[in-house]
Amino acid sequence: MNIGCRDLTVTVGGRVLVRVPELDVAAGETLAVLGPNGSGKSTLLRAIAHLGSARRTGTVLLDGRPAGTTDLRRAVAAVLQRPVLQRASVFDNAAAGLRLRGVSRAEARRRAWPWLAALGVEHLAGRDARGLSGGEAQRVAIARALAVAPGVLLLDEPFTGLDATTRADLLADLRAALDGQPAAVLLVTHDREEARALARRTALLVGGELRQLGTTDEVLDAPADLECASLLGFTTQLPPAVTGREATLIARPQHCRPLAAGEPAPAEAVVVDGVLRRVVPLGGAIRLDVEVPGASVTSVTTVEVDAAPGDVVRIAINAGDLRSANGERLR
Ligand SMILES: Nc1ncnc2c1ncn2[C@@H]1O[C@H](COP(=O)(O)OP(=O)(O)OP(=O)(O)O)[C@@H](O)[C@H]1O
Repeated sequence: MNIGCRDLTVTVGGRVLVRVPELDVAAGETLAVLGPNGSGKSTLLRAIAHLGSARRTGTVLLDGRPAGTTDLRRAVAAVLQRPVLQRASVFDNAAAGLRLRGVSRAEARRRAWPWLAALGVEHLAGRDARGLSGGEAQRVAIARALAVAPGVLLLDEPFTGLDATTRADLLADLRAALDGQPAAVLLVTHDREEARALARRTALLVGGELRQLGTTDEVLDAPADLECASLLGFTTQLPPAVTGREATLIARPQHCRPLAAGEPAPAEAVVVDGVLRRVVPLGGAIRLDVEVPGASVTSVTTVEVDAAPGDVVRIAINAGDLRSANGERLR
């Protein structure tokens, strides 16, 4: 099933929280809605599902036709940041979405079982769901959502609060579970790596507005303007006055490498001189904040740095790791 919206706005107390002229997710596609905290991601997701009490205008489309709340209840399954599970066994929780849709208990359990297995929690089937860890509970919530074979699956920051290993495992299992699914999937996340791992296309939401929409690689690697660039992790921004180039150049911190004393500038690299202001050990890497008048320069490096705050350092960025800004447009 395809889902989309046209001229969708959400307003609370006269303040527009989200304004999206057009957004479509095809059957079998995962679209990430990426944005910083408070950019309106959850509000957009809820508005698309007709959830919540905020004032909405505009149209939600299912398979190209305007959909009402009842159509959306039937078509949509959602997994929210903190899973809400019933006081019942894991098995019955996984079957709960099907039960709500009128499926008998035995049939609901039969259909839910493969999803408990796919999410790696079948061994917990007999347990009381309220005693589960956060990661286990999230797996059960995802199994519950997938068991109904939804036309549309909404995932709102499903990895929130999970430790790094649990998150990586769940990410891989979710990826496998979604492969070949006919559902249109909308994934809300503030994490670029989650978007890269799960979504072929990404929409960047800033201040309730869609600022970029394209393949995930395009959006993450070619920001539309300097504000998007900052939000997407291009923390080094070098205006023409600093480099002598025509456009502002941007780079990610891991591509900004401090040169050792006397080390020649690599061919085709842009090199800037600045005063080292701060050195922050990150455990395995070091972050360097470098003051270059009129520019911002941050380096995250694994090479040994023998400079101290106050020293002049030279930062090299390979040409292939730079993006350029023509006015506000980057390419
Ligand atoms: N019911 C509401 N009443 C008033 N303001 C609201 C309401 N719901 C959301 N907001 C505001 O709308 C903005 C967007 O909130 P939303 O939760 O959609 O952002 P988000 O991008 O999902 O953020 P996060 O990543 O922190 O979860 C925030 O400024 C929030 O305070």
